[in-house]
Amino acid sequence: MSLVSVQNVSFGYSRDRLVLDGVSLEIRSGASVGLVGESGSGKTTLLRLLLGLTRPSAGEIRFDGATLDTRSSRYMRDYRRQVQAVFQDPYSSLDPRQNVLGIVSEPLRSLGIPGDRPALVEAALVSVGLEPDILGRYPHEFSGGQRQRIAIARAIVAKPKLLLADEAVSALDLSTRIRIVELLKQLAADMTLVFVSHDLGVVAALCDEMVILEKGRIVEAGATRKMLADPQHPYTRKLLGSVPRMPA
Ligand SMILES: Nc1ncnc2c1ncn2[C@@H]1O[C@H](COP(=O)(O)OP(=O)(O)OP(=O)(O)O)[C@@H](O)[C@H]1O
Repeated sequence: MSLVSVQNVSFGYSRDRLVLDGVSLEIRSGASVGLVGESGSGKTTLLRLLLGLTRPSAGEIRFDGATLDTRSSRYMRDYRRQVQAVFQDPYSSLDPRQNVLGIVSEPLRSLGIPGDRPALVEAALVSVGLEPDILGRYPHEFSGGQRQRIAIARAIVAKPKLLLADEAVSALDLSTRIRIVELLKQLAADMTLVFVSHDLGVVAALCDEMVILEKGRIVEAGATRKMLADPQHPYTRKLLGSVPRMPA
């Protein structure tokens, strides 16, 4: 069954230009889906719609069988528990004035989730490969990769069903990028992942399915393996042609 159903969604920041044009997409529960396209193709905009930060100009997004109702604060509170995000820049995404406990427990506080917060935060830190004894430390004491792990811990602490990652490894150096991709792959075994990237190589390593966006339209979607072996659309072939050959 689909966890997310994007049905004929269009969106424009201004009236005269659509940034997303008739996008339809089904995301199965448990899938890891890579959303790929060149800069400006509308990937982040689609993610903002999936997060409920913006409303479609036309069409509908359904989550777990119900319409994503951004107008209802009660609905959105529950939605935020189920859908969390990780962004590109691990330096600007963490509040420098808060320690790790404050940062990672933020969703638990803002969503009013009961329980032993330090214990839940420690469990989240362990699941992203960090030591549980860093609760009192501050972001400036960590490397970029460690900060991204802290951001991922914050995203998973409330046990969401869907994790949205927007260029979440692009700002990291190569070896750190590989380790964070491995971590996301591990986490994707227990949740649904939508991973936005312009980097087909990373998407191929991480995602079983790919969706290719060109100028706000989906030009091709399907199993990663199949699309890498036999891309149907010229734009997919162009994107594939611009990355170094990947081992089979
Ligand atoms: N807040 C905004 N106001 C007006 N136009 C915007 C806004 N945000 C994005 N756009 C425009 O919408 C289009 C799609 O942008 P979007 O950020 O969704 O693309 P993207 O595929 O994520 O690109 P990138 O890989 O560079 O992040 C672009 O033409 C962009 O200039």
